[in-house]
Amino acid sequence: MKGPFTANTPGFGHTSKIAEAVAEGARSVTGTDVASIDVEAMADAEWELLDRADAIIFGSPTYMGTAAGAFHVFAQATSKRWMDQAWRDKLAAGFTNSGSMSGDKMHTLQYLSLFAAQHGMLWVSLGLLPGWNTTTASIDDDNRLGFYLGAGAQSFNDTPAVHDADLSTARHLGARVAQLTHVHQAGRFAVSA
Ligand SMILES: Cc1cc2nc3c(=O)[nH]c(=O)nc-3n(C[C@H](O)[C@H](O)[C@H](O)COP(=O)(O)O)c2cc1C
Repeated sequence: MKGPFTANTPGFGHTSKIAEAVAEGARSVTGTDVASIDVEAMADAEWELLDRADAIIFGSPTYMGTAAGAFHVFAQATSKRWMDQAWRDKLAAGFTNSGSMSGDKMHTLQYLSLFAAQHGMLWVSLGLLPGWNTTTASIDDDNRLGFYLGAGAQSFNDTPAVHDADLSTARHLGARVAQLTHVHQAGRFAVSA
C-alpha cells in the first residue's frame, strides 16, 4: 500500500517496495497467482480479488505507532465481510516498515494479526530466527530486527532506499505464505474429497 501523505508528511514509498518484495517471494512458489492491492484504491474488482484469495498478506507503514490511517479506513470498510465471516479460514500474514529500529512497529504487526483474527483468518508467523543478535552476526542478516509475528522493516526517514535484508525478509514471508497456502488448500481438498 501507499501511505496517505500530505505535503507536510512526504513518504518515500518504502512500504510499497517491501510489498513488491513480498509479492516477488509469493510468485516464486510455483502455481501461485499474486495480486498487489492498494487499500487507497479499492473498487469492486479489488474487493472481489480479496474475496477470492486463498491468502491475504496485509502491510502498512507504521504511523504514530499503528497502521496508517488509510489501512484503518480499509479495515473498517471490511465490517460487512467480518459480520459474514467471509474471509474465515483464509491464511493471513503481515509486514510493516518504520523510520526507527523499533518505532513501536510491533504494535502495527499486533494490530494486523488482530484484524486477521477478527476475520477468522489463520495467521502465518514470519518463521525466521532473529538475525543480528550476536557479536558475530550482521546487520545484513534476514530478520535483522528480530520479529516473529511478521516482517518488520526499518527505512531511514531521509532516503528512498530500503535495506536489502528487509527486502530479503519480505521475500521470505511471501514465499512462506504461498507454500503454506498450497499445503492448506491441499488439506482442505483431501478432507472434502
Ligand atoms: C505521520 C507519520 C507518523 C510516523 N510514525 C512513526 C512511528 O510511530 N514510528 C516510526 O518509527 N516511524 C514513524 N514514521 C516514519 C515512517 O514510518 C517512515 O518514514 C516509513 O519509512 C514510511 O514508509 P513509507 O515510505 O512507505 O510511507 C512516521 C511518519 C509519518 C509521516
